[in-house]
Amino acid sequence: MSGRTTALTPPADARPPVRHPEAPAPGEVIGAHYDNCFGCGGGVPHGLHLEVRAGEGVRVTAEFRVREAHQGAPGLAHGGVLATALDETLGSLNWLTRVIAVTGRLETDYVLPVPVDTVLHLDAEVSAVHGRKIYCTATGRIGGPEGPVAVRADAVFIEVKLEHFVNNGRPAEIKAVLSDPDQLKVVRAFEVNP
Ligand SMILES: CCCCCCCCCCCC(=O)SCCNC(=O)CCNC(=O)[C@H](O)C(C)(C)COP(=O)(O)OP(=O)(O)OC[C@H]1O[C@@H](n2cnc3c(N)ncnc32)[C@H](O)[C@@H]1OP(=O)(O)O
Repeated sequence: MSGRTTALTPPADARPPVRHPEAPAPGEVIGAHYDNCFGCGGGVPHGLHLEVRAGEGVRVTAEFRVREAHQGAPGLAHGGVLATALDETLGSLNWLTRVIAVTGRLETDYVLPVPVDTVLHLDAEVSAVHGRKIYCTATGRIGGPEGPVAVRADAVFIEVKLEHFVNNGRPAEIKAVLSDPDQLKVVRAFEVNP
């Protein structure tokens, strides 16, 4: 038995992911999608401040330095924070497909404890797409991109329209985003490249 649930296994007729022709070039830093995002935003003092780079194909890499604010056990990263790092890295794959998708299911394996000050080297890729479902995986390694795996995740993201955020987000933040030219650039990247 593989240990993976059916919901995380692409069906037989799933197709390979397609990299959008205007995806950021391999090596290019993918900026924060929202300044107040706990995963990538620069405006959240105790956030993860994840820096994500586009990779080849439909793949991204990211680095996350575990800080004191991220502890669970003394001197060790909180498991929920590590899941957030995996989730955010997986969410950044949106920028390579130019499809907006949100986490539907995220299954995380914790393999090694991760001490404060560790730089976690994350790597995520889309494995398959079936309708609105995007199947993807991520790993976080300690010490370097080839270091030992500390955490890994399998996930299904579900494609949504921009209305998902407009209709469900708190009105004050939605209004602020829609009146911010930098944020609108992010939104338009998806609107003009459906
Ligand atoms: C401007 C840029 C900003 C871009 C901003 C990007 C931010 C990224 C941030 C990091 C990522 C996050 O944390 S995102 C935040 C955390 N996630 C969320 O808040 C999502 C909350 N959940 C929802 O809103 C909803 O449940 C959805 C949208 C996921 C699905 O609802 P729906 O749209 O009604 O879809 P539904 O018809 O039920 O299902 C469609 C298909 O998906 C499958 N499906 C649905 N849910 C699941 C699931 N949990 N696990 C597996 N599969 C699922 C169904 O079986 C179906 O397959 P079939 O029958 O077609 O085969």
